[in-house]
Order: sequence, then C-alpha cells, then structure tokens
Amino acid sequence: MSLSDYFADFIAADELTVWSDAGTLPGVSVIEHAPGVLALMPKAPDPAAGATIISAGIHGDETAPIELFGELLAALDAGQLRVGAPALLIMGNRRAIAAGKRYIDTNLNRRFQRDTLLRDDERLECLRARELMQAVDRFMTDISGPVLHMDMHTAIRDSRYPRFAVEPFSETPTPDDVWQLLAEAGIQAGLSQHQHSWTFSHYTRHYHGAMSFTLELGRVAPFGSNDLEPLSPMLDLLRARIAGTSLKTAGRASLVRFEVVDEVMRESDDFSLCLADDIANFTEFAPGACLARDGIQGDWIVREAPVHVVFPNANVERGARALLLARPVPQAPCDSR
Ligand SMILES: O=C(O)CCC(=O)N[C@@H](CCC(=O)O)C(=O)O
Ligand SMILES: [Zn+2]
Repeated sequence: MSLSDYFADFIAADELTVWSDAGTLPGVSVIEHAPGVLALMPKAPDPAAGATIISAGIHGDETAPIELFGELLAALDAGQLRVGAPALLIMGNRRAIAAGKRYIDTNLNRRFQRDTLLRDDERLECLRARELMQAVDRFMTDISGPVLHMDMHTAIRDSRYPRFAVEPFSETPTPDDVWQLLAEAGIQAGLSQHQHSWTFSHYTRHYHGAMSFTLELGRVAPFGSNDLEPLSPMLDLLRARIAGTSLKTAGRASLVRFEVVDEVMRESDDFSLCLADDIANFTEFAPGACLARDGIQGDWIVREAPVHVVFPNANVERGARALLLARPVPQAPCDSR
C-alpha cells in the first residue's frame, strides 16, 4: 500500500480496524505508532540530520496543510523524496476532516495535557489527543538529538502576516537559527506564547524539548481552493527535513517577532467581540478601544499601550481562549535588515 493510500483510507474509513499494512518505502522502516501516525525510520540515517514531526488536520477544516502533507506523501511514494532522517507523519482529526469541521466534540488543540492520559473523557478529540500523545512518546524513545515539530494549521481570518508561527510557552527560547529557518521557509511573523496552553506544539515542546511551532499557513478554505504557491518554500523545508538535508536559500529572509501579553477568555454565554468580522490578525488597537464584552467579566478595554489582536473568535467553548493580545518584541534577532 502506498503512503498516500494509507492516509486517504485512514480519513475515509468508517471503522479503524483494517490496517495491517501501513505502507512501504525502500530502505525505510514504516512504523504505525497509532492510526494515522506513521514513523519513517531510515535504515541508514545521516547521523547529523535531526528528526521531524509533521502534523496536519488537527483542525478538520484547515485543508491547505492537508494538501501540503499530500504533496509530501506523493513525493515519497514516487521515489522523488528520499528519507534521510526520522520523520513522524501525523494526520490529526479524521472525523473532523471528513466532516469539513474544525472539530466534532471539542477542540483537539486544547487537549494535549499529559494528566488527561489518566482520565476517561470519551469525547472523540480527548481519545484522539491521548492516542497522539502516546504515539509521540513512542517515537521520541526511538530517536536522539534535536527534533523539529511543525504542526500545520490555517487561520480563520485574514492576517497582516498570512504565514506566522506560534511559539509555545517555554523557559528555553527558540534559537535564532531556528527562527531564521522558518523565515527562509516563508514564515513572516513569530508569536511567542506567554503561558502554557495545552496545544499539540506545546506538548512536544514542554514534555519532549522539541523545537515546536503551530504554523498558520494562510486562511481556512475548502479542499481544492487553496493557493499552495506561497507555501512552496514551506514545502521545500518539509522535504529537506525528511531528506535530512539543509534548506537551500539565499539566507536573507527575516520575520517580525511578537509576544503575547494577555488573552481574553470566554467565560459566559453572553460573550461578544467588539471587533468587526473582517478584522485581520495582528491589527493594532489603541488604548480605550473595546475588544470584547463578557457577561461575567464585563468589557475588555485596551489599557496603557496599543495591542495587536490575534485569533479573535467569539464562537469558542466557554472557558476557552477567544482572543490573544500581542505586542512587537523590541530588537527581534531575525528582524535586523
Ligand atoms: O484563526 C483562528 O482563530 C484559529 C487558528 C488555529 O487553529 N490556531 C491554533 C493556534 C494554536 C496555538 O496557540 O499554538 C489554535 O487555535 O489551536
Ligand atoms: Zn487550527
């Protein structure tokens, strides 16, 4: 079975009982760590090449990353891409992908907390998060050296920076050369989280010390409507990581750095944003501007200094994040043109 067929069947199947064959590649051990999670372990890896975790479809309606993932599978199947370093390929939420929805029961990208492995929440995304955490844990026991995790998403709204990376909260900052690598892959901004957030990228960073990012690669669109051209440098990076080679670029790209300074949670059913529906991510708001109204917390007003809003979304579950507030990082290392 080809890798492309394996993942296509994984998304489309009614029941997940049919796989004994997780695909084959010459010179590579293909290990199924969970349904829809394949480790590609080269039999003769380049010792200098780092391992990579590539995930897509954590949100089912974010299709451009799933199409990029498909490009990788097609290149691997056709023998156009050689596996030179360990790679873990993860297709996130198959039920949500098949339904064309962000999630079915609850937001999968808020469920990556190791404590929940011990709980018996049977909601579909809770089960899947447990499966994915255990699959990652198994992959990490087989490898050594630094790991890069790219969890690929697309944003609900337009963005002043259409392609940006969210850096999960960590005591250990991302090295400059990793930001530079992302910039070379077409990422235009980096947004550093200010606290733990239980996303997938946070899981691999927090528990495994990986260099992990949620990558926002444009805007949500149906399958077939994505313009993959601006993502071609990102595809080059994904291919280079799997091949265990360096990304060939001019080395002159840069990105703008922001840090999260606060977040607005939706605490009540009586919650609304004061922002227009077409406000783009990273739009700046001056002191005095109203950002949100919540029946329990009251009005959210910008205080002393302007803030940039990211991921505004009033339609989140109660107790979930509805908006991030960010400010530019002064003298960002990758912004030294
Ligand atoms: O556009 C939006 O409002 C959401 C897009 C998205 O799914 N973003 C991720 C970011 C995760 C992170 O903070 O690292 C999410 O909300 O899960
Ligand atoms: Zn997403």
